[in-house]
Amino acid sequence: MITAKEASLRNREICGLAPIIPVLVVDDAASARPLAEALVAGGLPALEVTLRTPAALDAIRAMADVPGGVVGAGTLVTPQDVKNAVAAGAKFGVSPGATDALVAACEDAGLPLLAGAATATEAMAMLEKGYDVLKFFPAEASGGAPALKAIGAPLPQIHFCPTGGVSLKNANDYLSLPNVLCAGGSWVAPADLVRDGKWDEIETLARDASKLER
Ligand SMILES: O=C(O)C(=O)C[C@H](O)[C@H](O)COP(=O)(O)O
Repeated sequence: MITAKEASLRNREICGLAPIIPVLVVDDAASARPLAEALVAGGLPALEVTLRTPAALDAIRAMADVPGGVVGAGTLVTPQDVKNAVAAGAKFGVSPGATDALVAACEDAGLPLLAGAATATEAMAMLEKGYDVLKFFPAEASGGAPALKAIGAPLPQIHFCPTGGVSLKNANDYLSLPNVLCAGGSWVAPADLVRDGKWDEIETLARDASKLER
């Protein structure tokens, strides 16, 4: 079990680890460990493995004991996803949205949930449940940093990890907002570099991202 309050505190800690949480789509579980090692070495310890590929759960298993890393599962949609993620060793969960069933499943399983919200009403619904750290998704398509800034005016008590269309170019627009703790993005682990095992290049991308100010 984990309460909403405990989950929010844990999310705050995870979002505090680095300015960027890499959002990872892993096609081959064999690449998971060196990928995680490169990102952690580059200064990005919190990693989100999306449950969008058949290899995702094995990837989480392979990453779970990388020293210094904190591995979570993304794209949580169903209670079964939550069970699978916890069994694989995920330490936090991320979802594009939030449903009552998903929130309850994460609380029952003791998994801190970084739930997605794109509107004031969605954010307020999660706040009513006790969650004051949320993912802003899809960030760019939902109006980007200006939209998140506008949501923060009446709801400054809710903090966000914007994800979806965030890049090295626009990350600062988000990270400079008072209601942003960190951002999520896939650009630090491009599919071609992962496929070709270019771990040094991924470490460099991670290091650049880790130096973003917030
Ligand atoms: O499936 C999830 O749970 C997600 O977290 C979705 C991701 O946030 C975005 O797909 C990342 O977007 P890009 O950085 O623009 O590639």
